[in-house]
Amino acid sequence: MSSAGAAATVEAIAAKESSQNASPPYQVTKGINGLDKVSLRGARGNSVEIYLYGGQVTSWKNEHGEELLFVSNKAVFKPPKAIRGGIPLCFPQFANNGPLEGHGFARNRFWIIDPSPPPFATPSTNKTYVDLLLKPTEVDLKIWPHSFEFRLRVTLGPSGDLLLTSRVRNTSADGKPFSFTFAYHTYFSVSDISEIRIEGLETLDYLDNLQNKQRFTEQGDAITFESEIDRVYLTTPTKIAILDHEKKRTFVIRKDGLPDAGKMVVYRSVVWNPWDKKAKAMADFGDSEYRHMVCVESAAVEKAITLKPGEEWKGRQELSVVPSSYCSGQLDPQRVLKGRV
Ligand SMILES: O=P(O)(O)OC[C@H]1O[C@H](O)[C@H](O)[C@@H](O)[C@@H]1O
Repeated sequence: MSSAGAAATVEAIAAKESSQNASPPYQVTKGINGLDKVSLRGARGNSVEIYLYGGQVTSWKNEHGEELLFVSNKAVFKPPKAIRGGIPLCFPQFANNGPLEGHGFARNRFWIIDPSPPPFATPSTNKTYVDLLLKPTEVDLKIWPHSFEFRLRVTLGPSGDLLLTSRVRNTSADGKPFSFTFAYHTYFSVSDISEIRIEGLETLDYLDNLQNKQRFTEQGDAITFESEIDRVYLTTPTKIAILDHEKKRTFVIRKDGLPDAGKMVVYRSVVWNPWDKKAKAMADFGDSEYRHMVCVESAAVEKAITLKPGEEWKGRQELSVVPSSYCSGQLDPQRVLKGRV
């Protein structure tokens, strides 16, 4: 081997070692009730917190330290209760559409950090992420008899975007496929529910959970809120915007089954606000907190995803915030929906 070749090899080994020894881009500390919490911090001061309990994002802050997600002041950070707020993961069942507990069990199981997950087909240059893993326990296999690996990568983008990528694999040795439904049950923090509007779902058909899942077509040019809402919008666009003109802020939600997934899934959007009566009926939710939240959930529901042994499904949700001046009439929502502003 030439000396130039030897030097290159040593450099490659050193680079590999240094990358292995480099401290991870996240910190693990104790959160509420001593539960393990992972923190990601961006160069501009943006941050994300994830509880290993539920694999649940519970905080996403912008560079000014403002919280962008809603977590109830009455949230119970104690198993087996799921944490009320942030981004619960509904898996392997959404809502009560099946034999399992509401929204499945992933949101009240302990996930682990996966230091060496299988690589992504398209590696990302962004290194501010953490990989979590959920595998079923013996108890889980009794209530849902399917071996799986659920990998969640939480990434904080350079401009503060929050990207969640899920990879669900059927690891069964029994040769049997399984089917599941899924949602990123995202709770957004808003100034006042009566002041916001959602763009991107107009003219679409939805199933109304408050009216026995009857199918309706959305009228009007945006969704506004003046009472309880619990709807599953069908065949929704990949981008949706929540305009909060009080806060002069627009959330942009992008969602898709990754193109290399081999399994494209039509994502639905679930829109939920419990309003006053249901809020009062929930022990882990303040009576008037419904005014300051809205759930817009990227969901694979109504049509389950089926995986044969060895198959994997990927799906992601990307959240970003753009400043808006909707109240002064300057924001063109179509601009938000068509591209980055
Ligand atoms: O109270 P949870 O089990 O967390 O569910 C909260 C809500 O989740 C979804 O948005 C469903 O569409 C609602 O029907 C449900 O009330």
